[in-house]
Amino acid sequence: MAEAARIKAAWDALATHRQATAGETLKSLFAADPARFETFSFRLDDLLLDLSKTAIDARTLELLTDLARACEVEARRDAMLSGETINVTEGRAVLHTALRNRSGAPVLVDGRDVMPEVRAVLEALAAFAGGVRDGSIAPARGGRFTDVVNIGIGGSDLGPAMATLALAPWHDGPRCHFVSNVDGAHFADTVKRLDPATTLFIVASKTFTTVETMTNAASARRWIVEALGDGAVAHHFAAVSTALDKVAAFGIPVERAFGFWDWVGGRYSVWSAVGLPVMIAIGPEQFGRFLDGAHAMDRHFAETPLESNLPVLLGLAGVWHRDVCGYASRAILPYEQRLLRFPAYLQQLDMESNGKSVTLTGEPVERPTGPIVWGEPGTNGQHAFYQLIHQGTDVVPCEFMVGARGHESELAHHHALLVANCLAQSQALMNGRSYDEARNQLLAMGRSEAQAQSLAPHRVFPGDRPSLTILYRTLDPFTLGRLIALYEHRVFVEAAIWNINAFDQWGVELGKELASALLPVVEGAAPPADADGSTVGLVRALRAMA
Ligand SMILES: O=P(O)(O)OC[C@H]1O[C@](O)(CO)[C@@H](O)[C@@H]1O
Repeated sequence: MAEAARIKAAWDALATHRQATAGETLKSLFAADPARFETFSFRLDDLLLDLSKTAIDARTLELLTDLARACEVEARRDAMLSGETINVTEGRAVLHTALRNRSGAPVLVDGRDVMPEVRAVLEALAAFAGGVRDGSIAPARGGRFTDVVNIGIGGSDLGPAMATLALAPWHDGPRCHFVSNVDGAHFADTVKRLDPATTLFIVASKTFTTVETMTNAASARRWIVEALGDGAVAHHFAAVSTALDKVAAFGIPVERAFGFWDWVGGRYSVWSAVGLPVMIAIGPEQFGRFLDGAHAMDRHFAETPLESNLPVLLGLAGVWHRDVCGYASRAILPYEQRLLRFPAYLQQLDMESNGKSVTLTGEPVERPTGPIVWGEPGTNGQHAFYQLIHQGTDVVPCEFMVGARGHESELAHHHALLVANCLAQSQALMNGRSYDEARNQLLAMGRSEAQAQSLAPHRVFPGDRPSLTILYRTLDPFTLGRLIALYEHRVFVEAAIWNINAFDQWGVELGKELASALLPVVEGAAPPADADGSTVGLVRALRAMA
């Protein structure tokens, strides 16, 4: 069968199967197969992905893997891992996996092994991070750095900010802070608690042109110069970028500038020099464990058959929910307070990668692509937006994650409550509560029949709402590495099935261009003659209020 016809046949078969199984519910699937958990939960060592509370059955999985094969997911994966130019709109290879390649094997880009450079940067980072941590790299006026402020945005912020928080129990280096927003409040509120004499800034920007980062970096330089004089800049700044010439022009010495490469996408860059704040926080050795975890997931992704390949299965569940069931969003719900920024991190990873409307060859896509990704840690989310998840009119597939062990052994009861809440939520989503159950409960509470009948509809939970659960032993650097890589490859699998480029981000450009055109207008210049009435009206109103 020709490729397009085979892909269409795979989609059609999925749609037909969905229709044929419309009468089934999660409860009926479990009733028919009490061993469903064993069949539909998949493991990589102590990492477990449970798909049993989705409507996916054995036939669905067969059809989804047929679709993946028709879309050549394996060949596309191999092309990425072997350094082919798969980011076609930017003419680049995609090799974040090389940054955590711990195998010693070469990785070729245009016939050249990139691993020696990767290792050299990693060593330079370790020497610098080690020096900041042990005080041998010192502030201009002596002493030790007590605080590190990372200035970056998007991929140059979210990865290290998320990971530093996630790995708080391993944090034994200087305090780390993150300034991303161009809103001066972010910079001002951060530095007002800091002493310039003991503060190190890391300016992280792949391009070293991003206006937010350059504006914050200029303010940071002023803050240092005003307190410590011009000569302090060389001591109080480091940089991470692919544009080392621009770093030098900013005044940061070459030995404090850490490079990476155009084959590392911003949102895939936490493994590169962009991870420097994480390394300063937890030390080079633990950072190595973080890379080890991601490498373990890379190997699993590269070597495991589709049927038991965790990122593939997570991707297929995503495609099932998005395209076959028609659900427009997915909620990321870590029952792990230290994964507070994980949903935000995944928003960029997923939505900047797969929020696309044209295929790799520029034709309009035929079916929905990346869903809206959102979330918050449990249990906080339960007291905020879970109402809609349980009783709203939209179905939101939920992705729960929780560790078997908390770090605070003296607070074991808290952890037990956390786990119980996580499990209760997916159970409630699946089982729901019928009208009769609600009514009987009200009667048992002593309400009259009339009251029970009028209140029961408000207490009905439709149930049969899908969720998946990811379990791990404990959130350590190795597991965080595995978790992030799991989601990176999931995004890749979905993009391969949708035949879109997950590695460009043209959708962020137009707003940037218009903002630079509007800056002079905001600052007092006349609006251009062709400016729209709303924007002109808003500028006028802002000026009147200022
Ligand atoms: O690291 P840079 O070049 O400053 O870019 C920051 C971010 O801006 C974007 O290009 C667009 O928002 C992201 O992809 C990127 O992570």
